[in-house]
Amino acid sequence: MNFSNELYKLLKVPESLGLIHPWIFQQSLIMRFRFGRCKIKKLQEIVIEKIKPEIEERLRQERKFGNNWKPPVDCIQYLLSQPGVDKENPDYVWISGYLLAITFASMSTTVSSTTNFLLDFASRPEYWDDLLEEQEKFNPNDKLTDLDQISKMEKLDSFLKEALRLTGNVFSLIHRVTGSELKFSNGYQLPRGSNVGIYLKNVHYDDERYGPDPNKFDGYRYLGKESPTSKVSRDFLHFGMGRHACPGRIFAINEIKMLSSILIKKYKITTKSKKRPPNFIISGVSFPNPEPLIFEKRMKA
Ligand code: HEM
Repeated sequence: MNFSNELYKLLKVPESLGLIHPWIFQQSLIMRFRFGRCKIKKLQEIVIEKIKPEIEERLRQERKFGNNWKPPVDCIQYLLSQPGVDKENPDYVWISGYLLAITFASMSTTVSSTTNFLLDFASRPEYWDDLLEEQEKFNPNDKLTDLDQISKMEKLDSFLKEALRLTGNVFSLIHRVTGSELKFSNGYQLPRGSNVGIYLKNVHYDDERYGPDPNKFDGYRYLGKESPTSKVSRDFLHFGMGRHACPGRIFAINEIKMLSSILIKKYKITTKSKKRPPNFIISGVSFPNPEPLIFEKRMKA
């Protein structure tokens, strides 16, 4: 999380600079990374210090046992098996950078999605009894080892998807998509090599898709519609779409549902203000409001 926090600090460059020229915005970000007071390099050094002995040991084992060595199945091993990796002299900066990027992609997203879910749940008492009843049915002893049980929590899933729809990023999914110059029917042009992002609000708050009142929170919007949170579609881009859609989403959703189910059963959860505090938007990225959540232990009946 320290890494994610540091990365988000870098984003605090005024977007208006991009209106003067995208290059100025890009350079301001790079300058902060290179010369600003940012701890990312320090964190990367810590990661290298931790992984170096582990990698050295693995390479030693590989040299000693050859094909008889059974390597662990994990991200470090995946990176070591990439073509071009120099096993005599591994590039620790590259490996640690990759691991940090995966950590960033998987942890900060899951934490903020869970917080958004909890803030929505805590401020909407009209759903409490019904969702608690569902958790008691499918999670009777808090031992959620069966993924089938989790997939049966359809109300929880629908509520989670609605929370993510209304609190996700405003602008995201930036890809360099234009292999050649692109001309739209309305005359707009994109030069070759442009970075293109999607204004997600146009999708997630679209009244043709979510009308007549797309801003309204409807926790059971997706119930019975065969539209689970894990399903990527043109209507729901929280996990992206297409070739680069998030490969970790099913894991993340199960994780969020597991945790939420246990918390809903154990605690009465409220926000301090009893309202849904709004998220903060910085450079198009949505951050949950830091207002405290209050957990009161439920008395056993
Ligand atoms: C609620 C949690 C998560 C959210 C909201 C989320 C969201 C996203 C989004 C929006 C993308 C970009 C898709 C695109 O560029 O079109 C993405 C990509 C990715 N995510 Fe996640 N993610 C989550 C959890 C995870 C987890 C737990 C992992 C790994 C265990 C993970 C691994 C990745 C990877 C490796 C990519 C890059 C895929 C590619 O470029 O082909 N994510 N994620």
